[in-house]
Amino acid sequence: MNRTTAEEGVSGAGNLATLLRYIRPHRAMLTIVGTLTLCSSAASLAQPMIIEDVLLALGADGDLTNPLLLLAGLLVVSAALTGLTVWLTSRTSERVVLHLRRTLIHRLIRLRVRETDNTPVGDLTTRVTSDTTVLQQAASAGVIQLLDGAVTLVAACVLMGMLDWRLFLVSFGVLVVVGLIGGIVMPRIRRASQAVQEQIGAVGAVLERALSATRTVKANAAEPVETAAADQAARLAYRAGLRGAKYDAVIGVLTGTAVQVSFLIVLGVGGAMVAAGSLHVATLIAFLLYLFRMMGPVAGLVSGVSTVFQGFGAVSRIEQVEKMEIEDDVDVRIPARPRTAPTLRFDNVRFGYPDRNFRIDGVTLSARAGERTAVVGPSGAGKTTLFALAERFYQPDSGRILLDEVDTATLTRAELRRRIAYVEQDSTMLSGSIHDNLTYGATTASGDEIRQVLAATGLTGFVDELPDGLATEVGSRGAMLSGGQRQRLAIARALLRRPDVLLLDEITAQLDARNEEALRQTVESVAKQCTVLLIAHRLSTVVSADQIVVMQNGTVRATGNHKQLLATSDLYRELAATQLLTPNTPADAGMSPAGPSLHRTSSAGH
Ligand SMILES: Nc1ncnc2c1ncn2[C@@H]1O[C@H](COP(=O)(O)OP(=O)(O)OP(=O)(O)O)[C@@H](O)[C@H]1O
Repeated sequence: MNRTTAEEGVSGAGNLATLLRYIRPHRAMLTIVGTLTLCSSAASLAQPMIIEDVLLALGADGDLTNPLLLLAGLLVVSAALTGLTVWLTSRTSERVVLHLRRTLIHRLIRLRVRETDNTPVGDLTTRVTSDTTVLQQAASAGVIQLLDGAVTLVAACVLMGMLDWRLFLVSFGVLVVVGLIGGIVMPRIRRASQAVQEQIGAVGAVLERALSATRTVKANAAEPVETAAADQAARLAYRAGLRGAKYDAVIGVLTGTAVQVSFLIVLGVGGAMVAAGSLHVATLIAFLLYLFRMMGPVAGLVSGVSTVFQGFGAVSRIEQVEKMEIEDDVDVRIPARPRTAPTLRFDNVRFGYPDRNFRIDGVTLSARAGERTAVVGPSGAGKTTLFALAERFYQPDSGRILLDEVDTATLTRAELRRRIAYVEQDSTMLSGSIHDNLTYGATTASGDEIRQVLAATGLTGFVDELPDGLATEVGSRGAMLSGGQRQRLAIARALLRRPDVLLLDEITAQLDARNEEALRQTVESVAKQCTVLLIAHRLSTVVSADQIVVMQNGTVRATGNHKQLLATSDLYRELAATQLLTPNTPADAGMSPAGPSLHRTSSAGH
């Protein structure tokens, strides 16, 4: 189970404080709603008093016109005020949820990489969709019922006390019983609701996993496994939902019964008092009407509290997102500046992933200005981690990463990532057109610039042949492209941003010999304008690099050019030799452009 779902939800009081925090910006409107509710309740509660007048007037043969007109007026006013209150409360709750959704969206898109490493994306998504919907229920229906119920109840109590305090004391016992039951059941409703939301999150996580890897699922005939996992979560959500419904039903029945019992007791006690002459029958009828009228608000109050407690379950999950760390410096506007080719230097950098033994252990290396530096090493050596640190996806535990001797920790991420472009190992395309993908990070790129990068990455022919050219859709995650096309588009996208430093993680992995050679030449020419660091997979790329850094187990084992390393580094020699460099093949001349792979089958790995 992931960290956040495993966390025990915070207390109801904490949830209430959070809910109030969400609502606080709308307090002016809520005050208006509260006042209207008060007026509507007053208009409704005054009716039994008028009815008492009507009854007294009937008994005394008095004039009925005024009380009847007043009664009709109160009915109309109370109905109109109720309608207005419902509309205003719903509008306010929509606004609360809109604000909350926007805040969550803003945060989720800026979450730190290590947060998304740990939490299933599908689960995070449901916090914006499903959890906020539950919260909306709590902030609209729940709050209306709560407000309405509480105001009506208090007012009814006051009026009943004014009518006859003895009968009121009898009825008050009922409220105490209802309160006690509520105190026991409500936290259970909150826990059940949170469990429902967590399981819905789990369904989202399973579906996200399965749908983002449909081909893997199908190729491994894993449909039953994925279906079973989602089914299981759906069943658990169902069971938790039933648990919540059971508590809801229990409290509903008990509340209704308690009010009815008190009705009967008041009828009996009041009847005896009327018989004894200590109570007028009209007062008893008015009192019973209040009691009868109280049933609705009490039921509403209980159901409102229950809805709000269900909302607390969602509040807990939304709060978890609020506590996750985000990158808060990615929205800074970066002024345009001329492109430079800086030196990128790692100075004694140390870093470890949480709960992993692997460590980047004091890496010092310098990718010199305007040169191509290749990083090689066995699988798991830490090459990609080094790039992730340069992009500040993770923060080094110690040491510095410098751009022309400026510590990158002093730059905002916005500036850092504008200057350092990164092409991932498994280049991701986003659904949309080729043009959308190309201009993703460079929306102002001109047609000429686009044509240039397409030519540089050998994509001109491919794009020209497409019926819709640049407007062609690439499909979900670029599914309608080949692996090599995806990779070249990712490089073109990076080039369009005109970076100072270009990080390329195994970019030739999926290319054929001809395309690899073309791309190598492109990188060579790009390196004249910017500093290129590439994780190399093919020996042909490594051989021509200005500098080669050999990594193993999170440390730099050797640095030099191909010839130097062949002469000085056992590990490099081993890497090269195990990558099809036969003893008869000259190390620096015998590689085919499609060349051998430097690390995939290395025995030098862990
Ligand atoms: N996000 C992560 N969280 C925890 N551990 C990670 C994470 N990413 C990588 N690792 C671990 O860090 C180590 C180094 O991984 P890294 O991807 O940097 O190696 P690499 O040299 O690029 O390997 P390859 O050539 O196979 O891509 C590995 O043991 C890996 O399991």
